[in-house]
Amino acid sequence: MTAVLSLEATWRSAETENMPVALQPWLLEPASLTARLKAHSASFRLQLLGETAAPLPTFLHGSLPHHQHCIRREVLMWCNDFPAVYAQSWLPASSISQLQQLAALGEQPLGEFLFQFDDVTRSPIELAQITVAASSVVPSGTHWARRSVFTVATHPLLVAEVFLPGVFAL
Ligand SMILES: C=C(O[C@@H]1C=C(C(=O)O)C=C[C@H]1O)C(=O)O
Repeated sequence: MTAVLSLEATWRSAETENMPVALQPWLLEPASLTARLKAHSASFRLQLLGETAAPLPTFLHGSLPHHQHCIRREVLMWCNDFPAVYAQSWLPASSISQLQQLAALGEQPLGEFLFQFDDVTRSPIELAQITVAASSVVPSGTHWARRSVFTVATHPLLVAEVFLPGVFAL
């Protein structure tokens, strides 16, 4: 099964990007994005699109070196019944074997799991623009996205998030 979206794009350090002002607090949020989305909406729903064993794509080898065997988790976060964020996470098999709850998140947000650890660290945020075709389950158009690698103790995982038009209404 292929991913709902390919996030192969030109990723750049967040400092050098000229992002839309309205999106800055979303793209640069250092704490839980799930918590921020919930705080800004009357209703929040996480839709699990898929959790599939998949080899790490070549363009991500630099972000998660030596972690080719992964689970790809894809979710759509709905705020006030509009899709606000699509997230695609790459969970290395070795991280799952150490953090077993990662394999059983289902519709529980990954952010709620990650931010409960005192020893979670995060790499600098990178940004890109992603074009989504009309046939996708995600609203079509060109959307801003961010990605970073979280590390819990010594176990890394990569989270990428695409900000959809619904986020501008929050
Ligand atoms: C990393 C976070 O987790 C969010 C929840 C996700 C999920 O459940 O798969 C994925 C990415 C994030 O948008 C966060 O809340 O900051």
